[in-house]
Amino acid sequence: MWRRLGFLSPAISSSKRQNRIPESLKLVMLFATDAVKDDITASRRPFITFVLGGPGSGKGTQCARIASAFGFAHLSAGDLLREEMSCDSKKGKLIRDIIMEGKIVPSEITVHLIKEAIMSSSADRFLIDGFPRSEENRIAFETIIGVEPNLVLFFDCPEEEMVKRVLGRNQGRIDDNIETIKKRLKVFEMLNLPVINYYSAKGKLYKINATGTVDEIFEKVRHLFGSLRP
Ligand SMILES: Nc1ncnc2c1ncn2[C@@H]1O[C@H](COP(=O)(O)OP(=O)(O)OP(=O)(O)O)[C@@H](O)[C@H]1O
Ligand SMILES: O=c1ccn([C@@H]2O[C@H](COP(=O)(O)O)[C@@H](O)[C@H]2O)c(=O)[nH]1
Ligand SMILES: [Mg+2]
Repeated sequence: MWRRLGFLSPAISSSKRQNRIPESLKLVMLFATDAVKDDITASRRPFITFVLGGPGSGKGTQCARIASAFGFAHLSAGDLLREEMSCDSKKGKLIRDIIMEGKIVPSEITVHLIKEAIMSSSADRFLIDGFPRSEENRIAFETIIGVEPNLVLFFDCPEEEMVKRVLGRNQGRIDDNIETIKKRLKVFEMLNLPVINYYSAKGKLYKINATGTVDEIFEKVRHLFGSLRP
């Protein structure tokens, strides 16, 4: 029924390089003391699902369905960054430039936004859509927030289909153009597949074939969430 993902084809041989933590992030992690982690975990231990997949694989579409059917709060890392990007600030401009290039925003920025969103919500279960994008993101989340995901979903979709979907999305996103899509696909393979492999090895990954209609895919997702304990 649910195929646990075996090791994916050797993602990228240089993935080890991506584990290097920048000095600025090391400092943030150093100060991620238990007191800070307790912000989130002292009074509750939310159920966290990371939702991964390439650009246009249908993460956002399926998250909206899961959220309404199973009472999850849906936090899209991309949406949080786009909201921050719209601020006329140095940080906003930095995020805009990175998104335009299809690259990954520094972990401390994204983890901070996710942390704020979790803390300001009263939900006890979260879908974190489109994060972590890299091993560095993953390590930063686990260190700063102090929890690991309970479950990781991976929407597996052929590149050709993803490109078709993104180009047809028509939501005015600055990165929905063929040049940026090509870069996002490369970044997905280079940096995101190692994260997927990591959670697969930990037995937390559920791979879903993301071809077919939205309803067909949601049937598979519904089956998984329906089998989880509340
Ligand atoms: N199963 C599907 N079949 C056809 N179109 C789909 C399907 N699922 C989603 N779409 C459409 O494809 C586009 C991309 O979907 P969505 O925004 O959910 O992807 P995403 O994984 O969140 O992408 P991104 O990483 O770029 O945010 C949207 O226009 C959506 O309506
Ligand atoms: O954790 C994240 C999530 C997103 N980004 C940047 O945003 C764009 C768009 O993200 P979507 O999930 O497709 O909405 C992505 O290409 C990255 O540039 C990020 O840096 N970190
Ligand atoms: Mg999305």
